[in-house]
Amino acid sequence: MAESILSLQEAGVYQQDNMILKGVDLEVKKGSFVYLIGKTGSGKSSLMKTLYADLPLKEGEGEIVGFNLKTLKEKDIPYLRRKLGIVFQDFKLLPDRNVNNNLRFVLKATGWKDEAKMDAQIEKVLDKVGMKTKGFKFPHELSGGEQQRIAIARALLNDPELILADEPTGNLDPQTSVEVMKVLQEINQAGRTILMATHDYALILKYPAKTLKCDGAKVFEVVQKAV
Ligand SMILES: Nc1ncnc2c1ncn2[C@@H]1O[C@H](COP(=O)(O)OP(=O)(O)OP(=O)(O)O)[C@@H](O)[C@H]1O
Repeated sequence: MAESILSLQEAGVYQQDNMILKGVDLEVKKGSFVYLIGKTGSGKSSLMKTLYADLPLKEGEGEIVGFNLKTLKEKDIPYLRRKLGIVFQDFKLLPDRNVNNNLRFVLKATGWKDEAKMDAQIEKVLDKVGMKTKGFKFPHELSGGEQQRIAIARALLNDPELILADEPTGNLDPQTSVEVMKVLQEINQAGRTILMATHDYALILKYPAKTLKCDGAKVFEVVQKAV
């Protein structure tokens, strides 16, 4: 049986003192692709934030890529984040520098020093998302789908074991969403684990996978109906 890469037991998710989700039990196995669905405001982003330690785990137990979320210290957060690839709905590329320098900025911030190794890694991740020729473009010169591919490339820079994608297709049209989804599927098939929050039921039907739902302050697995 595959090893677990993420597990929560009886976890509480809080925004300040407000309880958003309670009694969360979930497990994500290494190499799997898992969706997180739920209405606006149901707590998907808050759960994701708890997983990358933007919100503290105040209640219950949690382990992610070998880190204990309950006992995690502030100083350990950068090390946890290096083992995660995080992708957001709004890309979050730095507008004042080109793609190569967006990626170089992250490498430097995470301790890379050798210029040749950085160049090679940048080329490798851009190639993975089909954007090898776009390194000299500035974010505003790229379409939304292209910007999201770059954001995915950025998430791959430190060879993360687990990718947390929070509505990565939320700002994209249906066709571009499918293209970005294909990139995520390829990354998953190459062995990385992906947890993706989404509103996009068309994508779930097209690419079925284990699906967790946030509803009524709880998280539970839903069984997809065959169509
Ligand atoms: N920074 C914050 N401070 C206080 N409350 C917050 C904060 N961010 C979100 N919330 C509250 O937490 C609840 C869950 O929000 P969250 O963003 O996790 O939902 P979501 O399922 O990701 O929604 P969406 O699909 O719209 O992104 C909402 O009631 C929201 O008002």
